[in-house]
Amino acid sequence: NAFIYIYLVNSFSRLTDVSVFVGDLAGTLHRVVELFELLGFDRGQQNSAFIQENPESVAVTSLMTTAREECIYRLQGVSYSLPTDPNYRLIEGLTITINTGRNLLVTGQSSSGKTSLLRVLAGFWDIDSGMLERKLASNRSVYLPQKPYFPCGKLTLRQQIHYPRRLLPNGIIDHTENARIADLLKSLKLDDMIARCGGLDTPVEWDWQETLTPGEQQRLTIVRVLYRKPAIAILDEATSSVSSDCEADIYRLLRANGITFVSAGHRPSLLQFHEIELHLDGKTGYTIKELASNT
Ligand SMILES: Nc1ncnc2c1ncn2[C@@H]1O[C@H](COP(=O)(O)OP(=O)(O)OP(=O)(O)O)[C@@H](O)[C@H]1O
Repeated sequence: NAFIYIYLVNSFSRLTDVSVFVGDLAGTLHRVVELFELLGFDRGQQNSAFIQENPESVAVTSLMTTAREECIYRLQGVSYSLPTDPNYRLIEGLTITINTGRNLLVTGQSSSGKTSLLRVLAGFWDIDSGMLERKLASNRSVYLPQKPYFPCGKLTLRQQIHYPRRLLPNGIIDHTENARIADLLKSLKLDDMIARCGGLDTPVEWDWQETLTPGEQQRLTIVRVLYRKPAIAILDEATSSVSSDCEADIYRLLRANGITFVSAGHRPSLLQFHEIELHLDGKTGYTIKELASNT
């Protein structure tokens, strides 16, 4: 009997060890999937509709553009369908220009296609017809999905903030960034995170996704964006779980850091933080409205 118990204890220990490896593997797998999505997008460019990535070009012809604004996205007569069902048309003939500092809010009923549009802008989904021009390199945009993702596998707070960029466990750490990270966490009332995580560089034992509240997760993903400072942030209901005060802080910080944003959401309070509203009617149609932004 003693032998069986020892054998069982040994087997359970091995199972625990394996679970850590599986956690690591999940994080890596997620990155591989993102790579495939990107490659799939590049393949799609060669057929179907005309998608142009032109990071160098800053030529702007939109009437709404001022001297300081640069065009980030230009869509002309864009139509697209569900990737899984070409007969399920989501948008028909969408024409819109997104310039720096002219932040766009995508609204519409549930299932009207808000998330789908953000996926098209991010380059995850192809278009069927029309022209979609991206005038910035893909590494200058950040996409925050509806449900924040935190890779598991004993990662440190610094690694989570750097995600999806990879910081190797034994890689060189830039400690000159510590103060900046601490400031960003403080600006979103997450300063206690450093103590909770045992510092910026201590591998964390607990599961981020299960331990942090939805609001904490959303604020931490915004810290990622502010840390990375992309030209544009694509935010899919990225503030749905935070208070209205915190939501205002988030949009103020994005603006202060010169990050243009395209958001999708339901809350009427979002209108005040954006310059343009694109309303999807859920039947492939849309309306565009200039908003009186007071931020
Ligand atoms: N990956 C997918 N595969 C198949 N169908 C999808 C996929 N993603 C979205 N859809 C379908 O496309 C339609 C539009 O979905 P989408 O998520 O874009 O709407 P939404 O306006 O963002 O909705 P919500 O406000 O509820 O998040 C829905 O009918 C949805 O079921």
